[in-house]
Amino acid sequence: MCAEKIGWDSSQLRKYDLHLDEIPRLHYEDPKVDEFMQKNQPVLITGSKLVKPAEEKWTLDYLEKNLGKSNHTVFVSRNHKFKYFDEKKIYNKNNLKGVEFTPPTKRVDMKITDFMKKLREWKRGDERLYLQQPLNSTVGSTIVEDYLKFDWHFVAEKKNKYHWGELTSNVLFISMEGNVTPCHYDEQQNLFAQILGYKRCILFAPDQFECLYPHPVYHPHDRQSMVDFERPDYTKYPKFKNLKGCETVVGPGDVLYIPIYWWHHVESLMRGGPTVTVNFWYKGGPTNLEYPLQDHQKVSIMRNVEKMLLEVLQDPKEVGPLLRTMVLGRYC
Ligand SMILES: CC[C@@H](CC(=O)C(=O)O)C(=O)O
Ligand SMILES: [Zn+2]
Repeated sequence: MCAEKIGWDSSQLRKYDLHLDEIPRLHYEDPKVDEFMQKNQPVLITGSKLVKPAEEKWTLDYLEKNLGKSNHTVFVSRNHKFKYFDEKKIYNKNNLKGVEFTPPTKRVDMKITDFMKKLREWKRGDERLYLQQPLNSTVGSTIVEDYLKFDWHFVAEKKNKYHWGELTSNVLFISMEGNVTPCHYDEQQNLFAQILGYKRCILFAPDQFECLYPHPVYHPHDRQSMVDFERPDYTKYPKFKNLKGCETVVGPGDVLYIPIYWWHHVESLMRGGPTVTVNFWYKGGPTNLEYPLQDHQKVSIMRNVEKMLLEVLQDPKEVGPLLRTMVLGRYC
């Protein structure tokens, strides 16, 4: 990646033992953008006006002044990682035995003024913060005005062309430099619009499932990889060494298409200052079953098998033995 003209350098990237190709960077008017999106493949789209009003105005001061007086969702971590967890699965009364879980981060409600103060006063060793707030009625009218001036024609054209479902949310992310969102997948199509600062996005196709060892579906870390990219345990996760992926660094005005079920690891560049992103999450839309099935459809099938087995077996410890009995010597 040639970086000199875009204000960052490779010393700001965390080091991993990964084989990564470059995600194609194409101007939004280039017809090849659609060739990638049609095939559910990632592409970095440059030059669009999707979030132009935000790109022009959303400095940290502007956001502090205009994000509104309500509380916003902020995650707090003792280190630079913000591994997502599903609170509902921790307290799931569906008598799932033995789910021992200590959340790696805390979710707190915080006023934007308190958040920004902590950001300004942060020093090495302090807890890190990551604001992750859906753009909804809690934000101030000025931000709403900017939001309404996003290029909704651009996203509507993509939604309709690829038969996506409804827009479920736009989440505003305000990250400290160096924060990492570890590798996970979402069950939504995602247009990831960068507004301030630079983020490295490392993506892996759904067929890399067996190299990324996701937590079981019942686990609060469902959809998240169990592998620590910084210290991979190759004994526990031997196929991690075969992992193949692609990456890009998104900067202000860039829009990264993260296809549904594609794994992604996201990091705000070290020493790059705070970053601001807005994503556009869309439901996947109708699935026409053509054979052979696509890899992301197989992931969805595996998820449903896990859910069904947990429903009937109740005890997560019984799922593995039953699957082994069913498969070993018979299907492999
Ligand atoms: C959840 C935070 C992450 C973005 C992401 O995972 C997504 O938009 O799906 C990031 O930017 O750190
Ligand atoms: Zn995600």
